[in-house]
Amino acid sequence: MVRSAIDPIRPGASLILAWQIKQRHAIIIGGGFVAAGRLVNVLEADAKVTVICPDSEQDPLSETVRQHLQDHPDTTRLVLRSFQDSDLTTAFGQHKDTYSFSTSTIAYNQERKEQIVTCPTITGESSGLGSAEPPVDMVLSAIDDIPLSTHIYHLCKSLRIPVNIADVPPQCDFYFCSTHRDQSLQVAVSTSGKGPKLANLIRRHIADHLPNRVGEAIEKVGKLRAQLRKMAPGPEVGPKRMQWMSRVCEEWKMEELAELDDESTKWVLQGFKDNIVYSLEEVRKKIKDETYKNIEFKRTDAAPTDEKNLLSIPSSDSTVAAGPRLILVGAGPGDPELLTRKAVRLLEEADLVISDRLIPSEVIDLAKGEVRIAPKKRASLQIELQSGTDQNSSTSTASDYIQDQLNEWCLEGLREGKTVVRLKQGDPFIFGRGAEEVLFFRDHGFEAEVVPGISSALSAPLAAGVPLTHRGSADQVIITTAQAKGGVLPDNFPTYDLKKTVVILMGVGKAQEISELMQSSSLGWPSDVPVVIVENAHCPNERTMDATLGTLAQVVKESKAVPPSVFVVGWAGLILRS
Ligand SMILES: C[C@@]1(CC(=O)O)C2=NC(=C\c3[nH]c(c(CCC(=O)O)c3CC(=O)O)Cc3[nH]c(c(CC(=O)O)c3CCC(=O)O)/C=C3\N/C(=C\2)[C@@H](CCC(=O)O)[C@]3(C)CC(=O)O)/[C@H]1CCC(=O)O
Ligand SMILES: NC(=O)c1ccc[n+]([C@@H]2O[C@H](COP(=O)([O-])OP(=O)(O)OC[C@H]3O[C@@H](n4cnc5c(N)ncnc54)[C@H](O)[C@@H]3O)[C@@H](O)[C@H]2O)c1
Repeated sequence: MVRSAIDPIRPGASLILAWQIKQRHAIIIGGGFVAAGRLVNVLEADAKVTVICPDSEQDPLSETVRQHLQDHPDTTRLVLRSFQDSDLTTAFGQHKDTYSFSTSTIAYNQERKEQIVTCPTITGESSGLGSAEPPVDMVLSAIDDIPLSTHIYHLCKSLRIPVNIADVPPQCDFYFCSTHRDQSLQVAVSTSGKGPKLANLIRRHIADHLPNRVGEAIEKVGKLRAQLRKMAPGPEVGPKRMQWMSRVCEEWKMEELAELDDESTKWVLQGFKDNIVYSLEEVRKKIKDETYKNIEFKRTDAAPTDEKNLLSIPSSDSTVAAGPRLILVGAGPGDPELLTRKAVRLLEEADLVISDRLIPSEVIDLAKGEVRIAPKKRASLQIELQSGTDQNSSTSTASDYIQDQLNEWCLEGLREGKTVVRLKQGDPFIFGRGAEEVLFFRDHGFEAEVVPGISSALSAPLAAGVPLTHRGSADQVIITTAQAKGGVLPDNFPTYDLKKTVVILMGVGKAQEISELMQSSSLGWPSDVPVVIVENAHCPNERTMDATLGTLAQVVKESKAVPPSVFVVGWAGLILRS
């Protein structure tokens, strides 16, 4: 007979398995150093545990064992006496109050009196071997008494309970491995008893060479697999499911898998439906496309998107090219001297300047061509104004209407071949809806250029003498709007940190809400943290008011603060102003 080439059997190994001892009962005999290690092992595997060991002056119960038991009163119990044979035929957890690690036991123990927590002996059908649910699933002996260890070993053999007698390999049904753990990942190293210390060193070596974030990657893959099984549960798709899952694991890097969140998982799973494994890059693109698909652009008429309207203008301009050309220009906080030189030049050279309403005339006056200024919010639109005229609020139908009008004007100019400057307060890309505009015009065949401006988020605090950062006492700045999509406070408002400075834009109408939210237990800001209110920063009518988180709403009310105002929250407010 012709034998095919198969791998030869190499005897002499241990059978390494991952024992599912969750909710099952392990008995640990002994309460010393080794017992403490065993206890950690079985508790991490979610077992129920009984520790049996006396506690005496000469031989006290290990403090580590005591603490672990105390921390797990529902899954552990302590029997404070020497081992008895009947301990291997007793039930666990049926009368939780009696057997859990109770305070009275500890009190007794502290007086060094022998306390026996009695256990009911299971008799008849349910005792030991032969019962439907054996009361003891594993015995770990960690005592310094060799004859007793041997006795325990034989007892376990007769009851067919798997047993490990520490230090006596011939009396072990299983050995412990040296293990590395990272969430659900466990790496077990065995030398089959030949060199425990070497097992330890090898395990460390392996742990040091594992890919980054491997534990997280495994958690994410676990979730992905569960969702996949839900999506395609049938056994008939089993092979396709497994093949696809294997490919995902092979094609995605460990760090990429670790990055998976609900949104990207959704798109990875879409790959299963499409019979493909999308890369992380493809998934990101799909998320992006989906996000921008949902941004509504109201077109007032059919926009020409034919070839001749598609521009290819270098983004860094040394000379103004002939139009059509659209430049989003940041106008800074309002002071004409805080404009960039590029902004000034573009204002002078543009055929058409389209400006936000709040930009002061000193800036707009620099324009030499035609100027159109955003229309006022009209009462006839039945606009629900939030709190004055905060710019860029995403809720009000008014700002959408104005935005549409401004966009339409830009398109008009572009179609006439003009160089159009769209002048925006502050910086176009910091709460300026600049990216939305770039996408809008891209959709209409025009690629906008963008020129930065000084955002009031950065300049208003400076105007009020608040350094946003200061070595040693302010090392982080968070800029947030108070008007997230839907006109509400963002759901990720910053948590308290002594060295964090928070700049809040568009907050005037929400002073009370901001103050309450920041002081709530989930964010944890103390009520006496300084808040500096800067109104019309860098404009002739600039005003600065001092408050604390506790008094913010009151100060805003009493000083009749109006938009545009910036709140600067944090201890940095005290550095130069006190
Ligand atoms: C993995 C680990 C798990 C754990 O016990 O928690 C474990 N021993 C560890 C450490 C360790 N143990 C010892 C030393 C001193 C240095 C040395 O001897 O090397 C060190 C090193 C240290 O402490 O750093 C002494 C020792 N161990 C055994 C004997 C008896 C004998 O060999 O006859 C003697 C006395 C020898 C003597 O008297 O000379 C026997 C066993 N020890 C085992 C496991 C099983 C085989 C595992 C395997 O080889 O794969 C086995 C057979 C039974 C069992 O216990 O399950 C743990 C690593 C934890 C970690 O990774 O941090
Ligand atoms: N496998 C290993 O890696 C390894 C490493 C070190 C030690 N050991 C061996 O493991 C055993 C325990 O080591 P240790 O350092 O924990 O010792 P230890 O002296 O700290 O602990 C022994 C514990 O056993 C308890 N005990 C003694 N007689 C008992 C009885 N009749 N019933 C219940 N409990 C009893 C004692 O109260 C004590 O809590 C020793 O035999 C030691 O040589 C094994």
